[in-house]
Amino acid sequence: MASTVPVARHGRHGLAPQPEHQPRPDWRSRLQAWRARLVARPGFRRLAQRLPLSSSYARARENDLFALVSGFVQSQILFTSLKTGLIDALADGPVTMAELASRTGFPQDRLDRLVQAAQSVGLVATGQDGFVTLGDHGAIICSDEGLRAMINHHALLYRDLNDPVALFDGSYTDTEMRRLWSYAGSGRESAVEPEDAAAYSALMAASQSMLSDEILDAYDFGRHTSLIDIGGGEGAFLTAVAKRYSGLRMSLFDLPPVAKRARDRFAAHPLGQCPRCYGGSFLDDTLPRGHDCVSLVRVLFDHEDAVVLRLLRNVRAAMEPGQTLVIAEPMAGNDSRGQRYATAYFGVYVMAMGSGRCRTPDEIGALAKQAGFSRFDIRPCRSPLMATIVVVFP
Ligand SMILES: C[S@@+](CC[C@H](N)C(=O)[O-])C[C@H]1O[C@@H](n2cnc3c(N)ncnc32)[C@H](O)[C@@H]1O
Repeated sequence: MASTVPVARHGRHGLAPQPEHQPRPDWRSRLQAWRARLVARPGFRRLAQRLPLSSSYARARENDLFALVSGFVQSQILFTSLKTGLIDALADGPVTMAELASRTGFPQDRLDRLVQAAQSVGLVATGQDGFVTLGDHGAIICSDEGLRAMINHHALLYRDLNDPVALFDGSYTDTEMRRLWSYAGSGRESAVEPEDAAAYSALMAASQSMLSDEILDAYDFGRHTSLIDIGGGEGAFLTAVAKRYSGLRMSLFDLPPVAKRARDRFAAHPLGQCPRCYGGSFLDDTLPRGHDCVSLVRVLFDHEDAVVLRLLRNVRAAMEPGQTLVIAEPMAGNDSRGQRYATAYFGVYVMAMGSGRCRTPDEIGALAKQAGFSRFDIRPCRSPLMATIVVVFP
């Protein structure tokens, strides 16, 4: 029988099939559409800006919108302030503009512009005395190695976002992020060479400084006797765990070149008990058994659902009832500003890697149940931007 499915033009992507029976929006969507029509009216916005009860809310939304429109400029001010050494030059206290000019190599008039821009986003502050100091944002960036490493490596992501539509519609796939994350994408993990592992593992280890406290404050690993960190990188998370729980026996599993880096790290900086480091693929190899806690930190979001299911089934096969799997990574959601930032940033980040998805805690729990686990709990961290925890039980 010939199809009578109606078709509609879909932007630059041409014709797209429409469902035979058009679904109807529910009352929430209709209410949101009504709100959108109201907000779109300049007269309504003017009124909201003038009424005492709504004026501060209206102003905040206006600023939010401008931050969205101009966010890319702010990020580039940040990048330049770090790259040129402006932030580092202020690490030890107030500095004159003349000294900054000699430290950054910028001519005075261009330095004036950079300092003005950096001040506008809270990186630096200029005093009445003409000295420049770190602002609050600048002070945090100056002292946090992980944050600095992340900002510096954004140069790759900026280039991948040069044609954002091509990145979103999937026509641009040969990305710089895909080259950095050499295991990302089905079946590429066996091709990871030591130099590839070094590039991404160093970044991961540096950025643990932002994450491990969040996880350790939200989940008590002290209730366990032994922990294996699967996809544990070069061991930065286990190092943080060992500082809090010196009696916990620990092991790490990662691709062979990464496990070797972990072994070298633990040899150079010994912990109370030296973790055992296993090299292999968490998809294909049998995972070590006998740990009452297994962790997956920033691992699942790198992979498509089918790969995550394979991994979780493999983890489940190595676990017994009574043991616990702790999954921690930035997760998607709409409940807080932090969750929304995490959704946008990590969603686009893994898209540029060419593999993975930023999932909600419930999506992760559902995948775990599909992989044979019996139930899961969600434990929020202080900053959802860094991580949310899903605790899973066999
Ligand atoms: C995003 S990094 C996270 C590292 C660490 N958990 C952290 O949070 O710093 C993902 C890790 O998974 C590892 N990995 C990826 N595919 C793997 C595989 N098939 N088998 C074992 N490890 C793998 C990578 O080598 C990498 O160390």
